[in-house]
Amino acid sequence: MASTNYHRASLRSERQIPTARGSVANASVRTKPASSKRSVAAGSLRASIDDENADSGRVRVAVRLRPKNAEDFPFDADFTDCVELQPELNRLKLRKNNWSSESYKFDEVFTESASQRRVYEAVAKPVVESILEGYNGTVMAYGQTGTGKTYTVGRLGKDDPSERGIMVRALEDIIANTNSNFDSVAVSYLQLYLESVQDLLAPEKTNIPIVEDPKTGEVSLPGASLVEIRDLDHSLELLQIGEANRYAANTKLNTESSRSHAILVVHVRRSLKKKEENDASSLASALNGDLPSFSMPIVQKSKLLVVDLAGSERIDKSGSEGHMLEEAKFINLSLTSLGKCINALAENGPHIPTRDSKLTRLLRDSFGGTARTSLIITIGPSARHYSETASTIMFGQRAMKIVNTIKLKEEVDYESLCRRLEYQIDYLTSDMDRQQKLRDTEKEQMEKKLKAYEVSLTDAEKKLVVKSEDFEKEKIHLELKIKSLLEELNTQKGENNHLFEEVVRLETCLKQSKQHQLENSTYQKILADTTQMYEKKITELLKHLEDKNSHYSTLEAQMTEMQQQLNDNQKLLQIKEKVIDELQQEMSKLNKEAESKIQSLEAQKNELLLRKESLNKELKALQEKLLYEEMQRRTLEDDIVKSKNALNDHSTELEYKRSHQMDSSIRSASVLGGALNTPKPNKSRETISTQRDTISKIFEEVGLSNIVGLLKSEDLDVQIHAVKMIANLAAEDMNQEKIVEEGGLDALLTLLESSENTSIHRVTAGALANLAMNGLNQDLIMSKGGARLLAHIASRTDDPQTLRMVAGAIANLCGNEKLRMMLKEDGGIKALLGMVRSGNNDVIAQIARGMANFAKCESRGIKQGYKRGRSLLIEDGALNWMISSSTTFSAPIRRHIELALCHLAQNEDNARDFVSNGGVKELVRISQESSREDMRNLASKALNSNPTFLAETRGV
Ligand SMILES: Nc1ncnc2c1ncn2[C@@H]1O[C@H](COP(=O)(O)OP(=O)(O)OP(=O)(O)O)[C@@H](O)[C@H]1O
Repeated sequence: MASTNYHRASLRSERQIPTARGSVANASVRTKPASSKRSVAAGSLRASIDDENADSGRVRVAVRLRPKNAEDFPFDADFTDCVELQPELNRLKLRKNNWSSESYKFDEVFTESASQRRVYEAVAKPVVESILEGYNGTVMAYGQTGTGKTYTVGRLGKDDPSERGIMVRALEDIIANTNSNFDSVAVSYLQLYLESVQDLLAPEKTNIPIVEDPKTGEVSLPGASLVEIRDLDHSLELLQIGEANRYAANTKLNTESSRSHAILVVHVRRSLKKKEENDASSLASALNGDLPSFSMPIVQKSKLLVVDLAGSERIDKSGSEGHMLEEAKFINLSLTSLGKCINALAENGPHIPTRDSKLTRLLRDSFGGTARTSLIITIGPSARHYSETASTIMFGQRAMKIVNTIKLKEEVDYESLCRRLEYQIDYLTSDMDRQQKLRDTEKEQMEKKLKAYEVSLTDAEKKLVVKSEDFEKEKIHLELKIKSLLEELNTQKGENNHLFEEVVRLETCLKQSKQHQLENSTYQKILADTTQMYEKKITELLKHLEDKNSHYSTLEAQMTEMQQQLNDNQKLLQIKEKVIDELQQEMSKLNKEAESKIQSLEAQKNELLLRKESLNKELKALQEKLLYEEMQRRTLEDDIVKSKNALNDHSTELEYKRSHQMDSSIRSASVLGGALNTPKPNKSRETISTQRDTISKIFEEVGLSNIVGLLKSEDLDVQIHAVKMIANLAAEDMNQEKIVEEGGLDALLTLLESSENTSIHRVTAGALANLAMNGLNQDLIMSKGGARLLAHIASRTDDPQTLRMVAGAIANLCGNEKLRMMLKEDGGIKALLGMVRSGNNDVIAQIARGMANFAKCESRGIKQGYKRGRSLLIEDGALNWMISSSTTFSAPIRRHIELALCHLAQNEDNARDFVSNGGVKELVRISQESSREDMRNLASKALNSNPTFLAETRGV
């Protein structure tokens, strides 16, 4: 019922939002859906027929007229044909008699001479194009026996390829337009006869169950063989095997092919790369230019159904109107209910009975669903079959009114995404290492260069010092030389002055001599000689003076030259100092550059580390998601197995009933065979063992530590699912120790303490309740503060499911004698009593169970002599509630309360409380009215042995 409602809901929304895609049978694929930017690969298929309708999701219907055959001629000689085709108008005239006819319009009308190729291209090719673009599609042939359905759909054309029917041509197109490196094409080939699905590729498989995904409504046949196709020859081979098996099976069942439906299912899976837009955009932007650009691995899964229906005359025209319904159902329930569904859909009826037959369940996506559907109806020309032909035409007319909502089926390929992220991380890590190496080499080179600069600077400085010292020495030397030259010059000058003075003195003497000459002739000769002598001496002196002067000029020239040299040296020194300055400046610049480069490299390194960290986080989240999906898949598989069992039960039951109803002729033709004697399976036992198998399989394959790890996931759905898994596992004794060892108990308690989510509280309390069934775990739960946490949750929520789990967990802890005091101190008893406020019977049943457990432990303690004093339950105020409620609730709750009261009554120290709360009357009632003998005995024992009670009863 639920899935039918789901179907209805989708039907409504489909009608409100018809798609904008190109039409099916009668249109090219010029119009693409707004969401899909892809087109079919090069050499893609193109239908050549005009696009006259915009209602692209409508079921397209074509009609094909079979040529007259030998059978028709002898009978029809005196009659005109009952149909007249007007292909140019896409119309068909149905002639009832010579004076009355009706005209009907179809999406395509094929005359007797229409070729198989043209029929394929107009009817099936647009559907095949859609399949290649990721949409589901159906091509179906409907018509009276012998009108050419199998000829149109299933003909293999082994000897003449032009004779090939839709199945072969569709496979041919799909294979030619997919790439075997990325895509896969697989087929199942089935036959449906009397509500039994048989595998035509493995005929021993019969009664194959049809499974519907409760979430997506997707229909599948997990029991059928699914064979991956390698090439066209392989697909022809498979179709041939299917055809042979169909023939053999029908012969064995003593039936005709026209009474069974043949269904070819082609599954196409295409891998696409889609640029990331939302979630992964951060990742894409995080990758630097060196990385290949990031794209999302997407898989498109589509499914083509090619259906060769049974002969339609079997359902009679009444199939859709209700006459002779029982008979029609009996012969072929499937066609009857297909007719009803088509009617309801065409008339926008309030209920679409898709669940009435296996055929309609298989085709639920094809009519009123999300698939692109093309129907070809086949008719014969003979007037003898007027009523069958009219019925077929009306079927086609009604189907034309159905509008589907075509939907693209894409999903993210998480496994390959994960692989790619791991690759990205490897790439980034190696890139980081490479950059680090590059940085190290650069740094090394810089340091070497710096060292070389320092060495050359030190050399230059040393050389400068040596040069400066040489220069200083030379300077001192030159200065000394100049000084000595100056001194020599001065001496020379003094000498020259002295010679001058001598010359002047001699000239004076000469003048005096000349005067004396005049006075004294004697002295004339001497004078002449003396004069000569003096003249000679003077000449010599003058010459000497000249020599001295020239030496002096030489010295001066030498001095000028040395001065010049000194100036040159000073200039050289200045140039060298400038060079040293420049070198020092360059060196500090290089130092700065090296520092900034090292800083930027450090920043890059940090950035890369951050990126790696964020990628690792994302990878972890994805791995968690993968794990979560794996677990969901397993749960789904479990659901499928359960559904299968339920279906098997159901079909066995049905077959059983049917076998008793069938008359003898039908019984002989029945396909049920041995199933008639099949005993009813024990459903609950099988289901439980399957469930256990599934859980232990998940346990082994996923690993407990991984499941425990998921309790810390940031994704709430994952957390809830993980807690549920652990709760399921904890229900098995053998798993409990492992769960505690892997830290499951600690993680559950932490989750209960930290989470604010009600669902988490509920499922975690459930898991703890399961763990608390074991004595060792009870100690651990108490010592880790579990009772306090459970009491806290009990005080915060009014959700009956959560309270039931919490009460159940505490009730289990109540059964441990050693923990009674601790349980009271941690508020466990008060929490139990507090939950009474919920008024929910399930919660109260757990509370009563807990109190009975507690009271039983106390009474055992008294019997063994280590317990004294008033009951802790009574101290916390439970007695009053028990006495006032013992007759209020249903029998199981009452029994727990009565048990608790009987055990409390065994303790003398509780007697006063019983008396003051009116409990003695209640004990008397239990001793007389309780349904259980042990309880009656316990109550009587307390009443007869306790003096306080004896006194009270005497008073009563
Ligand atoms: N368009 C056609 N051209 C030539 N021959 C045809 C055509 N359609 C059908 N036939 C012939 O008519 C006969 C009956 O056709 P076919 O078996 O395909 O009918 P059917 O509707 O599938 O019958 P059934 O419901 O019994 O399976 C076959 O011999 C087939 O070759």
